[in-house]
Amino acid sequence: MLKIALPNKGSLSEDAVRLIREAGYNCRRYSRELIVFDNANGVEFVFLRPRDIAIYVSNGILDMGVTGRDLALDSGADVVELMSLGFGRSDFHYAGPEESELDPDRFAGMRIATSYPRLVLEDLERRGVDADIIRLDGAVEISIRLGVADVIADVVQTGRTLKAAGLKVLGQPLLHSEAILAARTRDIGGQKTVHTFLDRIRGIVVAREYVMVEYDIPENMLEMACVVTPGIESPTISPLSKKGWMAVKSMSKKRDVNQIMDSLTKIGAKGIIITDIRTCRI
Ligand SMILES: Nc1ncnc2c1ncn2[C@@H]1O[C@H](COP(=O)(O)OP(=O)(O)OP(=O)(O)O)[C@@H](O)[C@H]1O
Ligand SMILES: O=P(O)(O)OC[C@H]1O[C@H](OP(=O)(O)OP(=O)(O)O)[C@H](O)[C@@H]1O
Ligand SMILES: [Mg+2]
Repeated sequence: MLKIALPNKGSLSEDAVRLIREAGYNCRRYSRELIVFDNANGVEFVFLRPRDIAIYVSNGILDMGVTGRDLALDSGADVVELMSLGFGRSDFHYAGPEESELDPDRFAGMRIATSYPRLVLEDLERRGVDADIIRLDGAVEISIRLGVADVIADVVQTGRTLKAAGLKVLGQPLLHSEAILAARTRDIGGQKTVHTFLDRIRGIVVAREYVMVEYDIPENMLEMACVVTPGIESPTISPLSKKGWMAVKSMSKKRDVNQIMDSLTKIGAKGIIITDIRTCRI
């Protein structure tokens, strides 16, 4: 059986379970079960602390796991990123009091509180800065006000927690993080269940980035329309019963969809319809 680790709690947990379910696997947990078997698909899901997942995967105890890029790097475990999963996006930043003019290159001798000591140590080594790292489990933002640290290094998403604590980011992000699918090596074997799992997950992750764009266009504008919506391979084109008009169907990046609609409208497209894609194989 394929053994897959999923976060048992925290920011990544709900989205990870949603992804796996959308991919057609049964990982429903009743109460606080740590292991859930999906016998029909030959997969065993093991629910672990997200911070520990890369360690189990690197030891070969589990085949793959969903964790955060930041957590995997901080664990020091030897794993590779098979896929980024598009949720749990955050930046890892140094931060200090709003009024401070501190620069990470001049942190020497300071106390830096963080839940990610290895990430910070590696960054300080790169900068050639010798500082004290204070390892805390969470609520790191409060540590400066409580007098435990001079600066912090923590996950920043909206920046609301920093602002509420009267802090601001210092310097550039150390890391852009998101949820990833981690494995011991890129070549994780020829088992059919592995390939099916990867294809299904990729199908959902890619589908979430795209929309289906459909519209009608005068025949003489078709060439221009195909430049606006080139699709993945090429757009599907079919004639309308109304003479001189064509229908076009094409996958497009979700983030571009409003610009695409503006451009299509400008060249005379009618009946533009955008729909979500649930899953795909491309
Ligand atoms: N507010 C956030 N937005 C997006 N991702 C986040 C956020 N906070 C943490 N993460 C990401 O979640 C992962 C950390 O998960 P973990 O469960 O250890 O901590 P947590 O989400 O802070 O949960 P808890 O604090 O309840 O233990 C990391 O990959 C981190 O980048
Ligand atoms: O930029 P924001 O949108 O405010 O999000 C970032 C905050 O979210 C996480 O904290 P969490 O709520 O998990 O608490 P914790 O510090 O105890 O881990 C993270 O550790 C930051 O503190
Ligand atoms: Mg947290």
